[in-house]
Amino acid sequence: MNNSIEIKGLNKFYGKKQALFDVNLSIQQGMFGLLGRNGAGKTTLMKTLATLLQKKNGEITVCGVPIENAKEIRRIIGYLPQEFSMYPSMKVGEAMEYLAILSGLSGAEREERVDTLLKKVNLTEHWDKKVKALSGGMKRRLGIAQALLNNPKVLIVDEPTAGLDPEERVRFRNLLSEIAEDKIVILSTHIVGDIEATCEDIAIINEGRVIYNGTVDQLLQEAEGRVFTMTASKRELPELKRQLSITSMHTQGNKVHIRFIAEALMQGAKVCEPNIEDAYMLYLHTSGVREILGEMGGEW
Ligand SMILES: Nc1ncnc2c1ncn2[C@@H]1O[C@H](COP(=O)(O)OP(=O)(O)OP(=O)(O)O)[C@@H](O)[C@H]1O
Repeated sequence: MNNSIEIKGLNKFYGKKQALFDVNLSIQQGMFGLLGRNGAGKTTLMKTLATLLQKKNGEITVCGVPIENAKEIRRIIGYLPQEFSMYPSMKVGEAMEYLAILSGLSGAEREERVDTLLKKVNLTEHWDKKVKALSGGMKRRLGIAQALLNNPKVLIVDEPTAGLDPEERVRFRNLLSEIAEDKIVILSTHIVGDIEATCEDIAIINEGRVIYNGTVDQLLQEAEGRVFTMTASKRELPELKRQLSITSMHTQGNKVHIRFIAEALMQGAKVCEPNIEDAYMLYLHTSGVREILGEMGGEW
C-alpha cells in the first residue's frame, strides 16, 4: 500500500453546475495546503476525498485504495469538516469515549486511545468540561482528536483556523505539523498565512480548477521580479487602483504606500521581495489572463 493520494481527471457537478474541472493532483506524506477563495471548490474536493460526495468521473486512489471502496477509505481517512460540532452537552472525555465506541474501539484500547489523543491535542485537563464551554480553538483541537480516533493515514481539515485568535491559530498549526510527521495532512484554507507557516507543497484552486501545484518556494520564485512598491499621493490612488493589481497598501498622511504586481518595472516603483500573498495574487491574476487569452485563442 503506497502512501500517497492520486487524483486524475476529477470532475464534479452539483446538478448542472460544475464545481471541479479536470483536477489532477498527487499528494504525498506531510502537510499539503489547498488554497483558494470562498467558493473555489476546496470543500467539494475535501468531501469527495472523504467519500461524502460522489465524483462525476476521474480516478482517485488513497494509499492505493480506489475511492469507490468507501468503507476502506473511511478507515484510512480522518476528516474534520468546516462546520464541526459534536455533542455540546457532553463532557469532553465522554464525547470522545462515545465516538470511540462508535468507531469500534473496545475496552482498554479505547481508554488508552482517548487518553493519548486528548493529551496530543492538549485537552487532558479539560476532560470534565462540557463541549459547549470550550473556546473555538479547543473545539477545533477536539475535532482533530475525534478525526484521529481510528489512527488514519490521512487527515483532512477544512478551513480549521477561521475565527481563531492568533495564539490559537499558531497552536493549531503546530499541532497539524506534528501530526503530518507520519501522515498525509491536507489543510484547506483561504488564509494565506496558514499555508506559508506550515506547508511545503500546495495547490491553488480557483473556480474549480487547480491553477498551481508545487512548492511554496517555487511559487515565490515565480513571483520574483514581478512585485513592486511605490509611494504616491492619495489623490492618485483611484487611478492606480484601476491600473494596477494592488496586493496591499497603507496610508500615511497625504501619502499612500502601495505594493502591487506587474509584468515590468514602472516609473517611480521599486522591485521588492515577494511574499506568498503576492505570489498567490499573481497566480489568481495571471490565471484570469490565461483564461481570457485562451478564449481569444491567443498564446500564453
Ligand atoms: N450543495 C451544493 N449545491 C450546489 N452548488 C454547490 C453546493 N455546494 C457547493 N456548491 C457550489 O460549488 C462551488 C464550490 O463550492 P465549495 O464549497 O467547494 O467551495 P470552497 O472553496 O470550499 O468555499 P468555502 O470556503 O466558501 O466553503 C461554489 O460555487 C458553490 O456555490
